Parts: sequence; C-alpha cells; structure tokens
Amino acid sequence: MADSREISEVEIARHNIKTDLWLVIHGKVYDVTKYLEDHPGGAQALIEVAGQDATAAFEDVGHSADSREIMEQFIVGKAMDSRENSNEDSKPKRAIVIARDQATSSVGPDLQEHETSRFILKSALIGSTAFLGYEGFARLPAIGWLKTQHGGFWQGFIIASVAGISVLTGVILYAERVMSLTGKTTPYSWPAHYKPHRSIIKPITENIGWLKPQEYQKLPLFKNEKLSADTCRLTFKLPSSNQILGLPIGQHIAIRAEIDGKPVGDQVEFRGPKGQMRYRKGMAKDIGMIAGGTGITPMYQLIRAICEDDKDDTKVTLLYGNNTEQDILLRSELDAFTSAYPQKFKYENILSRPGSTWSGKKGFISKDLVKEKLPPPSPDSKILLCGPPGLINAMTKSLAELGFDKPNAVSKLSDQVFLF
Ligand SMILES: Cc1cc2nc3c(=O)[nH]c(=O)nc-3n(C[C@H](O)[C@H](O)[C@H](O)COP(=O)(O)OP(=O)(O)OC[C@H]3O[C@@H](n4cnc5c(N)ncnc54)[C@H](O)[C@@H]3O)c2cc1C
Ligand code: HEM
Repeated sequence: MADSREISEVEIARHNIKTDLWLVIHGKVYDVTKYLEDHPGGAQALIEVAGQDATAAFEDVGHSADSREIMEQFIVGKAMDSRENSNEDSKPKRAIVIARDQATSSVGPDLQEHETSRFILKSALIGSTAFLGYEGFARLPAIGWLKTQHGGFWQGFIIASVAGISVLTGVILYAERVMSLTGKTTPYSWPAHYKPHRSIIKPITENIGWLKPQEYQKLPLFKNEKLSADTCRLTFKLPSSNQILGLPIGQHIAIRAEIDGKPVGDQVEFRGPKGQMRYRKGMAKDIGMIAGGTGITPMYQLIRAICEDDKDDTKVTLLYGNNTEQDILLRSELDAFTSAYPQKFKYENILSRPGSTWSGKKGFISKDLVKEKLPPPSPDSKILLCGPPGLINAMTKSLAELGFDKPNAVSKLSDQVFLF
C-alpha cells in the first residue's frame, strides 16, 4: 500500500517546489501539491514547509478534526526513522502532555528512571520491615524494636534507624500513590523533560471558556447591528450567563454555517481559540498597528486590553485605512480611548475614497506615513498588520524597506512584524 511505504528524509526534501510539494506531519508523508490552492490557510503556508517536517507548524495553527480527515487522502507513505512511527512513541508529543492528567503510568525509556526510584524505595521498605520483623519474631515474646529497649545502645540505634527508613519510604510511596491518583504531579509522575502543560495566558476568571479548539459548537444569534454599508456586528448568546467565551486577547475564532442557497439562520458554529497572537503586558514597549477595514477587530482587542490595564504602559499607534468615513468601524470606541488614555493610544484615519468634507489623511496608507507615525524597527517595538490582501502586500513591502523583518506566512508571537 502506498501509505505504508517508508520514505527517506532525502527523498522527501526533493519534493520542495510548488508543483511537487511533500511535507511530513506526525511521521506521515503528504503530497499536498493538488491541495495548495484549496488550503484555507493559503498556499504560502505550505510552500514555506515544503520538503520538511511541518508537524510543529501544523499543530501550532490548531487544525480542526475536519482538516485531519482531509489530510488522509494525501498520504504517500511514512517518514523513515521518524520517532512517531516507532511503536514505543507513536503518539505526538502534544498528546502525551495532554494525557498527563489522565494517566501518569505511561511507557517509554524516560520512565525507567522513575521505575528504578520506585524499585529502590520499595526494596528499602520491604528490607527494613523484614529486618524489624525478624528482630521481633526471633526474640519472642517481644515484638519488633520495642523489645530492644532492653538491648545495648548500638542495637537500639541500628534498629531505630532501620525503623526510620521503613516509615520514611512508606510515607514517600504512599504520598506518591495518592498524588498520582488525584492527578497532582510528583517528582516521579512524569519524566523531567515533559514540562507540565501550562497556558501562557493567565485565566481572567476561574470559569472555563466555552470555546473548544478542535470542535465546532453551535450558538444562537442574539443581536444583528448594521455598522456600515458592508459590515454588520453579530452578537451570539453563550449557553449560560456566567460563562465566558475563553478567547485570549489577540486570538480569533473560526466560524461555520451552512449556506447552500438557503439563509444561514440563527445558529452558527464556532471553533477556537485560533491564531498565534496572545497579548501579554510587556510584549513590546511600542506597538505600531496597521489595519484596513474589518482588520481593526484584533487590534481593538489589544488596544482595549492595554488601555484598561493601569499597570500596562505600552504605547500604541494605529494607522487605520478605510474607504469612506462611514466605513470607519468602532470609531466612537477608538475616540474614547484616545481621549481617556492620550499617553498610551493615538490613531490616525486614512480614507481611500473620502467625501468632500474630510480633512484628514487621504489615499492608501503609505511608507512615508508608516515611517513618520509608527515606531522604528527595534527589539522594543512590534508592528501588527491586518486588512485586505492589497494592504498587507503593500505594507509588508514598505516595512521591509524601512528595515523591518519580513513577516512569516504563518506569524509567530515573537515576529517583529505580526500578520493576523
Ligand atoms: C483574525 C483575522 C484573520 C484574517 N485572515 C485573513 C486571511 O486569511 N486572508 C485575508 O485575505 N484576509 C484575512 N483577514 C483580513 C480581513 O479579511 C480583512 O480585514 C478584510 O479583507 C478587509 O475587508 P474590508 O472590506 O473591511 O476592507 P476594505 O474596506 O475593502 O479596505 C480597507 C482599506 O484597506 C486599504 N487598502 C485596500 N487595498 C489596498 C491596497 N492595495 N494598498 C493599500 N491599502 C489598501 C484601504 O485604505 C481601504 O480603504 C483576517 C482578518 C482577521 C481579523
Ligand atoms: C495536509 C496538510 C494540511 C491540511 C489538510 C490542512 C487543512 C486545513 C484546513 C481544513 C484549514 C481550515 C481550518 C481548520 O479546519 O482547521 C486550515 C487552516 C490553516 N492551515 Fe492548514 N492544513 C494542512 C497543513 C498545514 C500546514 C503544514 C500549515 C503551516 C505550515 C498550515 C497552516 C494553516 C493556517 C495558517 C490556517 C488558517 C488558520 C486560521 O484560520 O486561523 N496548514 N488548514
């Protein structure tokens, strides 16, 4: 069968062009040449990992169960020498980390150290108990070390030390057992290099968010407001009033609805959180934002988080491009932030089709305007981009000319220029 063929790293690396593109995900080799144009994440994302192991990039995106089904048809074989194809370690690392909470008794060579420690402790417990028992039973009628009260000093000392070891090893083994049953970590419950899976984001409440990254779930439409000629704000209702969506600042969601010629109706499916941006205070001292049209949405999340946090003194400058004045979204909210937090946030509107009364900037956002208003490239600055493809392409070029790094097709949090 084609999908059981073992393929060498050298052969995989040869298929590294647009017209012949293979990649490896979790030890399986995929030929995605015919999928390039259909890939919802864009062809460029796949071209950047052509001929390589793309497991980390694939998992970072948080692909859905649907995408995992779609990929099956592209399998051409297994990657030779891949750890994921060996029997002992056939699961992805991420799955191992998540499974930690459910089962601490995993397999694999790294757990040998743990088993050796347990074996030593158990031997010490059994050995010391046997010694004490022998001491007791061999000199009946007294039992155990109590009898030694009438023995010599050294006999008493040795037996008391052995009794101490016995109690201590018993307590350690008992504690380790109880903690592994309650799911808490113990020095033995997981090999050291499998770091505990912790979210980088501190939860804002104790509530668990409603969103699930891999699974679409339905929510009913609650409110529909028309904001401009081509933009509506749709508000959906969570199942209960004390529930939170669970969307970290800067991330987004995937939406699915059946259309098929019929109206969408009032139930839409959601999945997430998605995306690499998770804002944290101190991420950069100076943030420059370039947004076009609805591209304001992720920017607004960050602006709000920064302005409303008294301890966050990050400076934010936004260049916001729209077609007409009526197309400027969230205008009153943005104005409210500039007047309440002038030290932290300022913004400028640029209109490509301004009316005769518009006195602000006109045309497209230009390289000169970026140079004049946004922070220059530095380890303390970051540029965030979101808007229509024309704007993204033009701005990526301008930023490179101004000395910024070229953004990756799939942006990482650490990138100097981050593309939503
Ligand atoms: C989370 C998230 C993910 C997104 N992912 C994608 C994605 O995968 N692919 C994608 O294409 N978009 C993506 N977008 C961007 C989104 O699709 C855009 O914001 C949207 O296309 C803007 O449409 P609009 O009609 O609001 O903009 P418009 O109102 O049509 O345009 C806004 C403004 O952009 C400027 N502009 C337009 N064309 C140019 C140009 N050629 N040069 C300079 N400036 C120009 C002008 O100032 C214009 O007025 C994403 C947005 C978000 C929030
Ligand atoms: C055979 C391999 C792949 C298949 C079948 C596939 C399929 C998909 C599908 C169906 C989506 C839509 C969202 C979802 O359902 O998850 C998607 C989104 C995406 N994919 Fe892939 N993908 C593959 C590999 C990759 C790789 C290797 C990368 C990165 C290098 C990547 C990057 C992305 C990005 C950035 C998105 C957009 C995410 C978003 O909307 O936020 N994909 N992919």
